[in-house]
Amino acid sequence: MPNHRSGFVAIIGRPNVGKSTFMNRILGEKVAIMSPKAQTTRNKINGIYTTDDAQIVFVDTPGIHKPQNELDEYMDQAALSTLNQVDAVMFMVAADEQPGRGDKWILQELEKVTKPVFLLVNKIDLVHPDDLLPLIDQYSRMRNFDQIFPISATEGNNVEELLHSLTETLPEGPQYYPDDELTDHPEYFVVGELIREKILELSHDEVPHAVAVVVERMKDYQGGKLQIEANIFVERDGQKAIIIGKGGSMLKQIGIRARRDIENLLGEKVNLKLWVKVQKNWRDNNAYLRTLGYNKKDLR
Ligand SMILES: Nc1nc2c(ncn2[C@@H]2O[C@H](COP(=O)(O)OP(=O)(O)OP(=O)(O)O)[C@@H](O)[C@H]2O)c(=O)[nH]1
Repeated sequence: MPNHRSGFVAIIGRPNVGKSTFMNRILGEKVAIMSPKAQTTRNKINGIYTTDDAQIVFVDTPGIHKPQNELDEYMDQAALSTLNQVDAVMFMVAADEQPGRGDKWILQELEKVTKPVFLLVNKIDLVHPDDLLPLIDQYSRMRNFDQIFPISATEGNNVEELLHSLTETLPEGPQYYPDDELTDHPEYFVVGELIREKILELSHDEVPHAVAVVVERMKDYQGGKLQIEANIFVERDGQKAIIIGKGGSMLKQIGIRARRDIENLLGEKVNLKLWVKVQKNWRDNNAYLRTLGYNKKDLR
């Protein structure tokens, strides 16, 4: 069996090129629009595409627009740093439009990106093939794209092939989010963040910010309490020992504090179960997750 792959992918492009339509197509009924109330980072998860052997987490990159003022410029810095921390960038353009100033500006920003950048030429159903090649040619001269896919988000042309290639470019990694429950529970992400926050608070920086929390289950009730199960991923046995603490004391404290916040967030009683797992080198495999911790303050 091939190894499981996973990663974070940014979709960028001018307004109206079809980014939302594309997301809806690949997520099908599993549209997982994430709009957590207490979002702790500015990186929004747009949707999560999960198969048996891969998981692609699509993220929004805020501030990809021309800076109008100092604050915008700051946001653009943040967006740009996000672009370098995802595993791949999808730059979407529309087949029925010529490259404009907006595209050029985005491409200029993309020059600093070292991760694979795909060109997605969307809406090919609107143009004659004879017109498509010259357009692709124009874009290819503007950047050496890792891959180019002419697609139609509404008709579905070439979308499967794109997902296949995209999966192959992603690093090996675990499934970060549960298969299908995400749609009904946008809180998964926030709950994970709350747990992570308590770990960092209580471990006094003995555990790197790269600790990842994955909420596995959050739907069953026992004795009127919502049962939440989450995995805490660390890289080394030593970190695991710190988080668990003497006789489990640290993990217990993390659980108590996190539960309090989660109950406030969800407005109901919760039973929280936590496991600590060692996953060697996952940080190297996924720079984006790392920034959920590292750059949180910078991005706020
Ligand atoms: N013919 C055709 N129309 C498309 C295709 N993809 C998107 N559209 C249409 O293009 C318009 C814009 O699509 P959106 O998905 O809203 O574009 P967007 O990039 O998400 O736009 P913003 O949210 O403004 O950034 C809609 O009317 C879509 O129906 C396509 O492949 N073919």
